[in-house]
Amino acid sequence: MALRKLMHPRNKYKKGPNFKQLALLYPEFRKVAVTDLTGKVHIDFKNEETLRILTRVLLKHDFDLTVKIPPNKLVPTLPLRLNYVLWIEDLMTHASFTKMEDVKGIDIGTGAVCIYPLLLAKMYGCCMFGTEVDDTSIESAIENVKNNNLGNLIQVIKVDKDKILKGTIEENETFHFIMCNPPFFETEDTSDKVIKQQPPRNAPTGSNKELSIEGGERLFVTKMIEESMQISEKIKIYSSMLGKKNNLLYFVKLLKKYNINNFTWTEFCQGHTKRWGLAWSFLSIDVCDLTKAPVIKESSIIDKSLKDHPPLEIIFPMQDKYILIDNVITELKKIISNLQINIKELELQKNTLSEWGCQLTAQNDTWSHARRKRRLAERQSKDCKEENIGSTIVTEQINVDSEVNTIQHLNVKNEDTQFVSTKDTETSDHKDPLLVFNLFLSILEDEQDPEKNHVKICLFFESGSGGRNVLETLRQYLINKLNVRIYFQQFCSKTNKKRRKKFKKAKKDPPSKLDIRGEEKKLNISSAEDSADSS
Ligand SMILES: C[S@@+](CC[C@H](N)C(=O)[O-])C[C@H]1O[C@@H](n2cnc3c(N)ncnc32)[C@H](O)[C@@H]1O
Repeated sequence: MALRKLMHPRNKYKKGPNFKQLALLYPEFRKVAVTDLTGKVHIDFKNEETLRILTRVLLKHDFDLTVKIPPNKLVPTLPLRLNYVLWIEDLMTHASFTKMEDVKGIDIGTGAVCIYPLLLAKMYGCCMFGTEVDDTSIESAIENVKNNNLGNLIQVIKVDKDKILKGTIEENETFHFIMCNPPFFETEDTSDKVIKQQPPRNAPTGSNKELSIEGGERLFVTKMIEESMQISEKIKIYSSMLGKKNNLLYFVKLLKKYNINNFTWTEFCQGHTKRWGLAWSFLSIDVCDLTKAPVIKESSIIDKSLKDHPPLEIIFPMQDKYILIDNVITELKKIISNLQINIKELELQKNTLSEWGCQLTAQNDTWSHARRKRRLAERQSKDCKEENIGSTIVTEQINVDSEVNTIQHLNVKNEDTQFVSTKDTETSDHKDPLLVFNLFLSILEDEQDPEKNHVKICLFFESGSGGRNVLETLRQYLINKLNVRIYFQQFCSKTNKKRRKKFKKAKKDPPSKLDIRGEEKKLNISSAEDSADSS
């Protein structure tokens, strides 16, 4: 799922770079850009050299920074780096220690590009220290600082690999913040993991040495927290990026265990990847209350519903009559109003993925057995008409289009109105409505090919006497009315095929007890990391 919309509001890559413009302006980018028949410019994200050129060109174009990214070194993806930098700016503004140009910060593990110090110095004029353990990275980082004439603002320091903060800060020095993109992976299983955990659409970049460390990010950040307790207020705000959601939960617990309660966290969303940012402080909350600091992505109504119960989904391609999202909204509104379901449009927060959302309240089940009800009503209507020719005329007004069994018997001759109670209509005797649910509409973007974009409708059960099953029947009805059953069936057969394959395999090689425990563990981890990207 494209997470671009959830990027920091000031992130200039929220809209995506203009490849056409870059190809026109930069010959080195032109070499790796491909123009398709429609004139659209694409690049191959799976090619490491292309990613290197893209980052270099964007740094030049958008920040006037000239950098060298040595081969085999991590190519920093700018949308993510910018999300973190903008969050640091938010924290600094929230704490209002001083103006941004007077802010002093440290970047732990600055890497060969020295990306964070370069951005912070260039964008705000911050004074930055970048620490690093790897000699070749230090050499390259120093060169990048020099080539951009930022030596007056940035210092690259070699540190001991066993220490993170200790020894970095002089006795009488203080800093406003610390940031860090720690090595994520454990040393033993890097080769495999580094490859597997890269974003599936992007080429893997960076060496094992840069990306892995004994104990992985969990041990690295634990050390950072423990060392921070020793120097406490010398640094006003400590922060680190995290690559796994379950590590975020782990560190929140650890901070609480150490009685560090002044902390905050955010999500960094970009492209197809998610990361997390954690910040903590030893300052009293009167001086700086991080718990009230701005975050890029707040827990929205969707998050809450997702946590409570997974939604029921309808997914179909954005094509033909659904090529525009507005057409989907119009069609949905038409169906809903014909079902006599009360609709209240929701004002969505800016940082949600949804294009449109509404809360719906159904008093009665007006959709089940709709065809049967319509035929019955038609038959009744015909019979009545035949029986009543020349005498009392009973007309049945049938809302055929809506397939709603609302039969109003109007006695035209007599003033007496006959109401025929319709057996099939489940008129609710309850005070409570039958069903209250939220509907959210979003686009699943295909970054490479917009023609492969899909519409996703999520239905979240809220309340109602009919329970969750009634929402499932309504979903089926919507699938039929939207005429997208074919995609739904395709989707189901794919998942069933996978399930059957898994089942066959399980039957063939029954797992040992050990395997089962391993699988359980794996499942727990993946559910905790549910939205963690695989990179
Ligand atoms: C994931 S890379 C991040 C590089 C860069 N900051 C970025 O975001 O692109 C982690 C870096 O931390 C460095 N590193 C590992 N242990 C360190 C330590 N104890 N102190 C400082 N840097 C360390 C590695 O050499 C590597 O360059």
